[in-house]
Amino acid sequence: MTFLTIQGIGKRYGGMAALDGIDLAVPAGARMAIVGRSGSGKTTLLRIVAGFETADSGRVTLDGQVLAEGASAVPAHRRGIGYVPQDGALFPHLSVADNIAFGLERGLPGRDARVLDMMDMVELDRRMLGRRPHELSGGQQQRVALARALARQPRLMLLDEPFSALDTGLRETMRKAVADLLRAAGVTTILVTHDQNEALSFADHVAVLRQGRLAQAGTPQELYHRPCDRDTAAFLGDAIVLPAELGDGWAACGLGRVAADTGSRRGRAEIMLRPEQLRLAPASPADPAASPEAACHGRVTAVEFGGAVCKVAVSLLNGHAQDSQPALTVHSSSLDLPAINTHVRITVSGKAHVFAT
Ligand SMILES: Nc1ncnc2c1ncn2[C@@H]1O[C@H](COP(=O)(O)OP(=O)(O)OP(=O)(O)O)[C@@H](O)[C@H]1O
Repeated sequence: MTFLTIQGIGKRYGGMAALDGIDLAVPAGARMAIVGRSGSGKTTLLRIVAGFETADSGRVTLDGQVLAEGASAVPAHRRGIGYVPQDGALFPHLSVADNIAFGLERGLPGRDARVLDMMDMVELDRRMLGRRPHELSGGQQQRVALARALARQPRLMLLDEPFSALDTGLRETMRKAVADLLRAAGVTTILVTHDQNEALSFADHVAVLRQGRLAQAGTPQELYHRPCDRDTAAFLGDAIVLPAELGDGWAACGLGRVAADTGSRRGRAEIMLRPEQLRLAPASPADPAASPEAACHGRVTAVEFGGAVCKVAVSLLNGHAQDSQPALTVHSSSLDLPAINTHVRITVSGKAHVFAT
């Protein structure tokens, strides 16, 4: 069931369209990530839903209640929406405890206990209760802001890059803790991020904004494996995009003939593979040419050590290579990284995705 509906939202600043005809449906209990490059309109959309910004056109409906349409709008504080902005926006003159309790009625039974629960949830040391925001690190301030929004038990939670000031380990722990907590509480959530890994791991729905327009929306799997175009593919991770000639269930490309989701399309098209679909094995230049079925030979031109996942650039050697084809990037474990100039055989697993246009 759709909980939040965004219909035809448009917003201009001067002559520039920050948002242009955005339609989005967020199911009840979903965790949606809105991703896009800097300036694509993510924060503006979140602020319109929260009620801090007025759209020029369109409608926002939450749980059947129209929150904004034309000039009429439910004020932000009456929307039952939690909002954690990029900078946390804590009240500087209030202690951590008072920041978290802000918005909870004075005299509410269990108010102090709720503050402590929230501190534990965001893994803040209870000894920080009396501190002011300027006595906290950026990451600690963000956690207080998160605790403050959660304490009010919102029906919709809007998170604008809430994990950006945290270091990698804490970021993952917090992301998982917040996702678990929101799931358990059944709170529908929208997370704005420009970190594709965060979007793909946190969310069950992802929407990609580009220059104020919705480029694509779907599950993380759909967007990662079946992006609508090259830009979306590249935004959600490394992508190998090759020109190809399509047949029935296959594509002839620089890597030979690979299985592909061709549907009824035939002829020339662009296909995409994710680097983890390619495998490298040592080979000798004297080996017979690879079969045209998804295998070919190449030479390693660069190796980038990256810890768990390393990147290996390979230039194709067999007759399939296109002149304009840059080196392919393949993911490899750090345990069997090939050396530069090594001759390798490349095999493809899974199907290539065919771009619609
Ligand atoms: N109050 C404002 N006045 C004028 N222009 C604005 C205002 N707020 C946002 N914009 C412009 O609208 C566009 C979208 O901004 P927005 O902050 O929504 O992008 P974003 O995707 O959240 O970017 P980032 O990832 O950098 O935070 C940008 O070009 C921005 O400069």
